[in-house]
Amino acid sequence: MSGVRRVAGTARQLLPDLRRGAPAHRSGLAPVSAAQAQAVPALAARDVTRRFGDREALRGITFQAAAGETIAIIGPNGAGKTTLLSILGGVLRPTSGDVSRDPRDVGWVPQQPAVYAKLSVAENLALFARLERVADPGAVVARMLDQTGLRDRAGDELGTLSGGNRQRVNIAVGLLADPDVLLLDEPSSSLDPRQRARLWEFVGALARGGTAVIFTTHNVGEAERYADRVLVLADGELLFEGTPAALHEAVDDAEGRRDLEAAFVRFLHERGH
Ligand SMILES: Nc1ncnc2c1ncn2[C@@H]1O[C@H](COP(=O)(O)OP(=O)(O)OP(=O)(O)O)[C@@H](O)[C@H]1O
Repeated sequence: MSGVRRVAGTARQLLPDLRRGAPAHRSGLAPVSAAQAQAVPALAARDVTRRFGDREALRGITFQAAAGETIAIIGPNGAGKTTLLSILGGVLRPTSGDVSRDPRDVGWVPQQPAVYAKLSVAENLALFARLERVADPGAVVARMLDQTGLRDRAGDELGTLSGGNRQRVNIAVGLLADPDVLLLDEPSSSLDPRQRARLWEFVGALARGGTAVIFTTHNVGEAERYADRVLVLADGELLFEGTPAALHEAVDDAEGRRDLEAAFVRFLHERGH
């Protein structure tokens, strides 16, 4: 699904029409009480479908993410994971259904981001801060360098950084507008185990700070370790939503109860995938 991925890094800036729309939960309603605010999800997808010609890439996807929650979307190749993330991030329009958040409140870290290898870390952040039209780009870049631990690499060309540090810059770009929700498309796929551990440490700290994090992965073990809940997508359908422990329980198989990858494969097999 490289088409979406290729444009994804810049598409949030190129789709002002999508970004102007008022989020559903803010549209002219009276202010909510503290108790009601607790109940308002950080993001809700309602009956989202997406067609590409005759192909139904997503069928009636409904789920919610709470503030501070980490959700992993897992599923076979072509299941619709990137399509769903692109819709949540406002990069792609759904054919029907809706997403509760304005894309301006949602940070998007595509698998192939549009950062520039020949620019320095700080120059990349400053460029995207201006594209995001943040109020004080200089202050935001300084905050992101501190938050990502990249201050001492600020002047280095991006192309000279390790994969792990490049991924930090990608995430920093997604966080420039201080979003309540962060979307990460296969964030660890090109990282070695040590860099993966650092990435998840960083993401964990964001979630503890209240950011809702939704990521896709083919690494089921990672979903088990780092996600509060997993969504299993296959052929555009949401087949399962629950904790990793509940996915173990969902299969009637001893190996599946020990190993989440085995449970996942068994689960898909039992449902004809
Ligand atoms: N721009 C497009 N035009 C036509 N078909 C598309 C387009 N984007 C996605 N699709 C199709 O939609 C379906 C879902 O694709 P998507 O990339 O979202 O799956 P995925 O779960 O992210 O896959 P992978 O794990 O391989 O990255 C696939 O059948 C794909 O071929």
